[in-house]
Amino acid sequence: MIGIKNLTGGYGNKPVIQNVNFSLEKGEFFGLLGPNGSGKTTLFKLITGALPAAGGEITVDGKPLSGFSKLEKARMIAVLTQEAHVSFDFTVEEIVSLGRYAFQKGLFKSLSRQDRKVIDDVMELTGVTKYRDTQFRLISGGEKQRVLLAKALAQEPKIMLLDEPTNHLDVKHSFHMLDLLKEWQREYGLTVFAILHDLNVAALYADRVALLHEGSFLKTGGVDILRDESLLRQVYEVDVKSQPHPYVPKPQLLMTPEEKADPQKDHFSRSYRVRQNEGLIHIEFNDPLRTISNGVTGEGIQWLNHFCNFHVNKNYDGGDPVDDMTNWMANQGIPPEKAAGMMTAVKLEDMVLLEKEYEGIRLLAMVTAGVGNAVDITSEELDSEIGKIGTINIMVFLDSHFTDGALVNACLSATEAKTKALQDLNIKDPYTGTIATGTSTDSLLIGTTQKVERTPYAGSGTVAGKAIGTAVYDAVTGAVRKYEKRQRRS
Ligand SMILES: Nc1ncnc2c1ncn2[C@@H]1O[C@H](COP(=O)(O)OP(=O)(O)OP(=O)(O)O)[C@@H](O)[C@H]1O
Repeated sequence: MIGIKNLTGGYGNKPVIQNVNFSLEKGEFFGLLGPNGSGKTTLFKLITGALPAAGGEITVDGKPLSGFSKLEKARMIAVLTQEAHVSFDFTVEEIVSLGRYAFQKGLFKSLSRQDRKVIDDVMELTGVTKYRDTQFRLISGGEKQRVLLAKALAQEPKIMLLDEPTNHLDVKHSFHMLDLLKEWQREYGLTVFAILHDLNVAALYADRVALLHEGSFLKTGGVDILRDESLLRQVYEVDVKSQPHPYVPKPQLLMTPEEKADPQKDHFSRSYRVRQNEGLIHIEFNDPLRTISNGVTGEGIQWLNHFCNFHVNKNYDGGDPVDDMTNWMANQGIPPEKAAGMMTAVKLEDMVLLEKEYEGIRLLAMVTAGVGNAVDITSEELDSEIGKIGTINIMVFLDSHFTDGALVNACLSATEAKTKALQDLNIKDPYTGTIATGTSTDSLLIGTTQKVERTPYAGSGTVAGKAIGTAVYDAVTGAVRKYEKRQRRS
């Protein structure tokens, strides 16, 4: 739709933008990214015509942009810039009405019924109707930005050029504006070209992005180019970590502050405290641990300090376990947002707590085990009658530094060790009569201090994996034996 060929230009003799080539396809959202001073605004001004180009060509649908009249351009392209100089005392409604200028007909141009409808609609969409009679100069920066968006939308443009559109806007209004642009993109095939400062916003909203570096495009492509951490480091000169968004298949970027060694690092065994009573095992670490878990609360990958294993009655109905557990934590003075929680009907005094060192890796393992719900996961038969006491809750804390992959590896290692323990103890699935691989409601948590050298592996071929495997095997074996002893007594 828009073709940019060898575009060159700047201020005075020195071209800031040099030989930029790209095309904007109809209906796409194109994000222009780059650090301060890379030339984004200059390129924007060359495209909008605010700055004359020293060389190159801009075409719309194959025709040179210079060949279109001012009115033709206004019916096609709307521009939202940073420099919103409004010198007169216009009201908000009058500003928005200016967007209809290109559509007004006749000698004495006046607003038609259709114009008025569009103006009302776009003011409603951008949430500025309540300021319609207020003077533009009297509203806030963010409100002005929304009014200018309304004016741009009132043009019913095919192409929207925006220079940092969410500048001045709070989180709600930023997302509202971007969602609105996305909706017009989908509904009316609007083509959007926007300078974006926030890489995460660009990753979520743009279809394609270009990274401008010293006046030239260093890379253009889908937002997946933002997964390239070394490229971003080269352009922005900061340490960036690319992470997947948890709900949208898009990358999100995290900035890492310069790391300083912690001179007062606790020895591992002095870095935690364990509190235990009939209702709760509470392990508290001085500093947050990187954790992976499937617990009732604190699930997924997190940074947490508090680790809880709550005792529940075997008839606990589990109506809203997350809510219940959050309340139990709060009642115990444990901040739920920093805590992971599991629950078990097993007597907590039968816990096995084991601190060990394996080949220089210090770890702490906590296991409570009941095997009344033992299940052989490899059998196709599914016993729906579950409800007896029987859960194996495992927590393993290590003085290690694991990547996310190593955390997954650690889960494998712990699970393999648990299953081997059940096999050696001859624990059977009562439904199938075969050796159980676990119980139906097992929980696992791995936590690492992340204060030593980073490792990407924690499987059975590694020291970390062996540390986890041997500790979990011993702790599960000990806990199941205590459980069986209690069962025999009762
Ligand atoms: N009016 C001007 N006259 C002369 N040089 C200018 C002018 N405006 C910008 N420049 C220079 O052009 C270069 C690119 O500036 P530009 O404003 O295009 O960068 P930008 O990528 O938009 O930066 P920012 O992220 O800070 O807005 C800079 O070196 C800047 O100093």
